[in-house]
Amino acid sequence: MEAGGAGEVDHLAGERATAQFDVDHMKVAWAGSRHAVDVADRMARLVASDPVFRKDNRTMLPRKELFKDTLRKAAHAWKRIVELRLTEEEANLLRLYVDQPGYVDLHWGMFVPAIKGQGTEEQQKKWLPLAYKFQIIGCYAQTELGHGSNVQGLETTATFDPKTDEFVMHSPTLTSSKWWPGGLGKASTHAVVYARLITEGKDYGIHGFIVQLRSLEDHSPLPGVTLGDIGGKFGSGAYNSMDNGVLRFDHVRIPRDQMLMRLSQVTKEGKYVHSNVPKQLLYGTMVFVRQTIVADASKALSRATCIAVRYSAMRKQFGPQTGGPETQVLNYKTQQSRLFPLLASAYAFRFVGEWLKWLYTDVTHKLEAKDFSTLQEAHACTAGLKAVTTSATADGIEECRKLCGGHGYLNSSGLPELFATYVPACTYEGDNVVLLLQVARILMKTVSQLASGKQPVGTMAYMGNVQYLMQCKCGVNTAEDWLSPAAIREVFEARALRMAVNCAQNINRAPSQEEGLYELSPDLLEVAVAHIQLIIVTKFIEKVEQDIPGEGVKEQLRNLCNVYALYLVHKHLGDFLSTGCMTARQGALANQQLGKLYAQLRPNAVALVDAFNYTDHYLGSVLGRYDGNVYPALYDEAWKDPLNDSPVPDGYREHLRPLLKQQLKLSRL
Ligand SMILES: CC(C)(COP(=O)(O)OP(=O)(O)OC[C@H]1O[C@@H](n2cnc3c(N)ncnc32)[C@H](O)[C@@H]1OP(=O)(O)O)[C@@H](O)C(=O)NCCC(=O)NCCSC(=O)CCCCCCCCCCCCCCC(=O)O
Ligand SMILES: Cc1cc2nc3c(=O)[nH]c(=O)nc-3n(C[C@H](O)[C@H](O)[C@H](O)COP(=O)(O)OP(=O)(O)OC[C@H]3O[C@@H](n4cnc5c(N)ncnc54)[C@H](O)[C@@H]3O)c2cc1C
Repeated sequence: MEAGGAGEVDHLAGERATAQFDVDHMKVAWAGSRHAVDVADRMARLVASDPVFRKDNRTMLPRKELFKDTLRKAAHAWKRIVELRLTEEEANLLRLYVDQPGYVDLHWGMFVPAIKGQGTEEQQKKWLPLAYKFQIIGCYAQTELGHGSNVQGLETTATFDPKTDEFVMHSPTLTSSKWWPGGLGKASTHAVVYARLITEGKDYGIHGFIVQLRSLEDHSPLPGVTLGDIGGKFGSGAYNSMDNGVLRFDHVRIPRDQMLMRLSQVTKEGKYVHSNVPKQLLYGTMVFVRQTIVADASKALSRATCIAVRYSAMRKQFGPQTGGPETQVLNYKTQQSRLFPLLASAYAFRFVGEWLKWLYTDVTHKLEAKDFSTLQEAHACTAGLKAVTTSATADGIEECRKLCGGHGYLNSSGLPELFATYVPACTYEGDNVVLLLQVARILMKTVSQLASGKQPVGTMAYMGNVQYLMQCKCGVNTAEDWLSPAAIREVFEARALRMAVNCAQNINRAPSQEEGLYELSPDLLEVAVAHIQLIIVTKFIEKVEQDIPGEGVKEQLRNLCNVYALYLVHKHLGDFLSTGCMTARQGALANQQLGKLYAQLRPNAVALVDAFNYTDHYLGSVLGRYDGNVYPALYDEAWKDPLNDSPVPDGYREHLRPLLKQQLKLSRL
């Protein structure tokens, strides 16, 4: 836990003393409210103090033991949730701090939302209470061996049989085997299965069905159902706690009322009826989950930066030529220029995640009132932000590992496992490239409609300012001018719009729209990234413009916001220059200002990661310890490795001894 207990020494106390802001209030700004800080704190401590939730040995467990440990933790967490009568908010946080991927993530994260979003009221009344009490365990079975990104290409069939009023679920080919769903392999009793609906001889495309997979008596697969785990995954510990699974159906029958019928129905006679709603609502669960993944990006990146900042503050290498104490590696400008943009990104993703949650809630209310006008905006924002934040977070965690030097490569640093667990977020819930291409297509459509005078709305409203943004010139003359939110916003808007318009013009020159989209897809990706970065920067600026209590808190957030924006200017300078949004000199001034901002951030760095309020248990890193007492912890940790159980290793007699004896004989010749 945190420092301050009897006998504990805070090795980072000096760092904490230089903070120029009220850390307690920053915790509130980060968490969203005082209430959110208090609940999170209580749940984190509850988990950290419970021996069942220990995870320091996780990377050393063989897969079967790791999976059993996951089952044990999930069951224990549920027991605590029931015993303590935790609220939904508390229960979610408790699960977060248990920090071990498992079937419960998919049960609560996808199975329940799929039924809520696509089930009729009657279906919700039947299935949700069972799911809420864990009388059934569910997963989300969409992806197949042959198709994941292309949802319309799925092959599993659900053929309606009016004679028995049932659907027949079938996997006609090997490639139609469901492949990847988390929780499917060993834990789930039920799944929401996506399959092609066939009735009256006609294929109506992909629909969702609730299917029981395992017996509720003895957990064995039901007749006609083949089930298993798909095998070990990247990294030790990490994602191997999850039973990602394979599923095949051999003509398995389910009652008609297990088709999720909110959006479309099949009557007893086999007639297909589609409600008067956009068919994309079928993708609603994915939109919901993408939104939660953006919020999770800030959690993962803040963990990694917390570890790297604290360790960099205690780690010393080299010293001044004149002698004297060695330098904290955090004082090296190179360390700051690699680490501080990641710290700023963690805050940026936190606030854009908060905004995205608001947008999702707003869109949901509109959909309930049969207003579908914001569906495209919700799709573009969730898909694009999911792609940009997860890619940056995965890269950022790996950078933090390198920032911790050799010790970052040890499992006990927590960073290898964090990376291995996090990196599939770039793939699941939509491959990031596929999602960015979705955003780019919407941007191209918006550009093509500008000529007709159609005003873009929401996050694309800036595109309506086309006359100005296509020719404006950045007014920055000094490094300080880059501190103006208006100047930053304008160059990001101009860059995004000009890239989109250039790309649209190039597509129009192609023999066909389809060919143009295909040939220019690498450029389209960059167009989408520029647009999404604009959203993140804008939402950060808007956050800083709000009333934020606490001494110095607003100033620090403004600093972080400027770091995030100017770092992007520096990183993507090619875009800004080639679109003529700014000059090379202005680019150099941005970089100069960035250096100054890093210097201002330096004395606050440790306090800024303290504001995440993570326990040592949740961080799971000897390098990121709150007290900074890293070396004894690293030393102790090494001795816990099973390889150190005996001074002479297993295998010595068979493989080392004969070798050494042979060398001895040879040397005596
Ligand atoms: C969008 C697609 C790529 C393509 O869709 P289509 O084939 O329909 O074609 P179009 O591109 O032409 O689109 C038509 C039309 O629809 C619009 N559209 C598309 N999508 C949406 C949408 N979502 N909402 C609204 N509108 C949409 C599009 O703009 C077009 O409009 P116009 O006609 O006007 O132009 C689609 O195929 C697709 O989405 N593919 C991606 C597939 C995917 O995402 N699969 C996810 C599978 S589930 C999964 O991966 C689970 C991951 C688990 C995440 C859990 C997180 C919580 C817990 C975290 C920790 C534990 C993690 C555990 C994970 C585990 O192990 O499982
Ligand atoms: C850890 C993990 C957990 C998962 N959990 C679940 C789950 O619970 N339920 C579930 O249903 N699924 C799950 N999945 C599956 C996941 O949703 C898919 O893997 C994901 O949607 C990507 O699809 P794919 O594997 O078919 O990749 P592919 O589409 O085969 O991607 C391969 C490559 O092709 C590229 N590519 C594909 N299409 C295009 C295109 N149109 N244009 C340009 N490039 C393209 C991609 O960018 C990528 O580089 C999980 C996956 C993982 C890794």
